[in-house]
Amino acid sequence: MEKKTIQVALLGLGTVGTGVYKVLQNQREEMLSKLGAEVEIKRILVRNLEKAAKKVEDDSVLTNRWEDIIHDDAISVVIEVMGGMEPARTYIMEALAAGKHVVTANKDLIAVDGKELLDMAGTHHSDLLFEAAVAGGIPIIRPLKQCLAGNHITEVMGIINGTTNFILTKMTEEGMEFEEALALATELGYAEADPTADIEGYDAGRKLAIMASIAFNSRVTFDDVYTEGIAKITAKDIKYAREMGCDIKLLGVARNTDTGIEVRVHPMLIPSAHPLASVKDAFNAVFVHGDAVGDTMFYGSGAGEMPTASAIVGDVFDIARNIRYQCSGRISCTCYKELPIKQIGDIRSRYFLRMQVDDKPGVLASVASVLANNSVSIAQVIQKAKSSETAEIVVITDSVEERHFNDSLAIFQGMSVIRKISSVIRVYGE
Ligand SMILES: NC(=O)C1=CN([C@@H]2O[C@H](COP(=O)(O)OP(=O)(O)OC[C@H]3O[C@@H](n4cnc5c(N)ncnc54)[C@H](OP(=O)(O)O)[C@@H]3O)[C@@H](O)[C@H]2O)C=CC1
Ligand SMILES: N[C@@H](CC=O)C(=O)O
Ligand code: NA
Repeated sequence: MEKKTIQVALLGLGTVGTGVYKVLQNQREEMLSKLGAEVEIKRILVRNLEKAAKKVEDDSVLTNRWEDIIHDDAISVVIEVMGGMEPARTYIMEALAAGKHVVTANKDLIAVDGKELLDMAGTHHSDLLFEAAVAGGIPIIRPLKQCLAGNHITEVMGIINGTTNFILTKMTEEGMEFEEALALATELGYAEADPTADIEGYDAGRKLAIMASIAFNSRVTFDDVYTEGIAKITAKDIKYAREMGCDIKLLGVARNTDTGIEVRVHPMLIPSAHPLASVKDAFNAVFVHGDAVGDTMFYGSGAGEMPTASAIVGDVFDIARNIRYQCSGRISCTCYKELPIKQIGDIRSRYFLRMQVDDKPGVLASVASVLANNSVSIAQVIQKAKSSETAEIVVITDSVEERHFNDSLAIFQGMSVIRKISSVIRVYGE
């Protein structure tokens, strides 16, 4: 077989960059048979040459100058694993404009500027692939864009942040404190450079925006996604959820409805028997419902060095094949609709509401009356711990539009018999 070498540049040599370097090394022997070409890392862009030299066999590939990559015509693929908006955005735009192909794991960027980047790729017949940007090693972008293209997809839902799932698992199963579990997730390479993005649901929101855009063929950006993180979830909430046969998970939910697209990330009580409840640690799972295929579920490692590198190298190999068969740029932006996005207040949910109230006659009745006056129907009320003066009550509501539920909360906040609203968590199901 004629030997063709495809030279690539790696931008960043952190957790994912190091993984990509290792996976390409592990694949070295088989590449030619697999692809009809060999993929060779010609350059690696780093900030600190000395630190990076310890991670590579031959430090002559290292550079701290972008010019060494963008002006090198022999480099046909740029793999961006630095993260952040800039200079990643500029480098990707320049690489695409120069006719290079790009692979990125950068959900921050794709969730905001995906259209501009894909348009640039389209103009230059280049490939811009980002399988690693959503759910790490789990194949989900390619299935949505290609394998499921014969469907009208109505729902994409799942656990799409490894760090928060890891933290919730450790809190639930090992009684670990939030801070300790976060430190462990960071040490294992799951968390973002700034873990606020994980904890507050922004990382999952970015991934959901990317998936919804592809699934519903209509651009959804990060700003469109309602996000709520796990910082307020307490050990007590988890304990009560368990007593009710539920687990608490951070879920991303995207639905294409007759009245618009719903896109939201928030903690949710789900029955422990639900398949998503068995998704533990840094694993992710994504449900997709299409009119032809029905239900599908994608499960695997959503974060970490090697799983994420697996997705990136898959993209690089795809590009290598396209180069070899001269068919680059086949699949670019697939957003050909402009669907409206629903406001969170118009979305229906069930709720778990935990409050500290005065322990005296009539309080429960007044709580029930506020809810009823705001069209919130009660599914279950449980009186929990009781001290000399206060009682803790937990209310589970039926499904109601969020704005009606929020109207009730506003009234509760002004009622002297309600000492504190401790938790509000959405509950799975209609
Ligand atoms: N970790 C994971 O599990 C996953 C990460 N991702 C995404 O992959 C990307 C990389 O993440 P990760 O590897 O974890 O992050 P790291 O922080 O571990 O690595 C980023 C690397 O890029 C380098 N870098 C940053 N800016 C520049 C620059 N201007 N020039 C040269 N090098 C630069 C950093 O250098 P320095 O060491 O000097 O700071 C660091 O080595 C992010 O977009 C992230 O969201 C996606 C899926 C999973
Ligand atoms: N920080 C992310 C990493 C992958 O995207 C996560 O925890 O899932
Ligand atoms: Na993926």
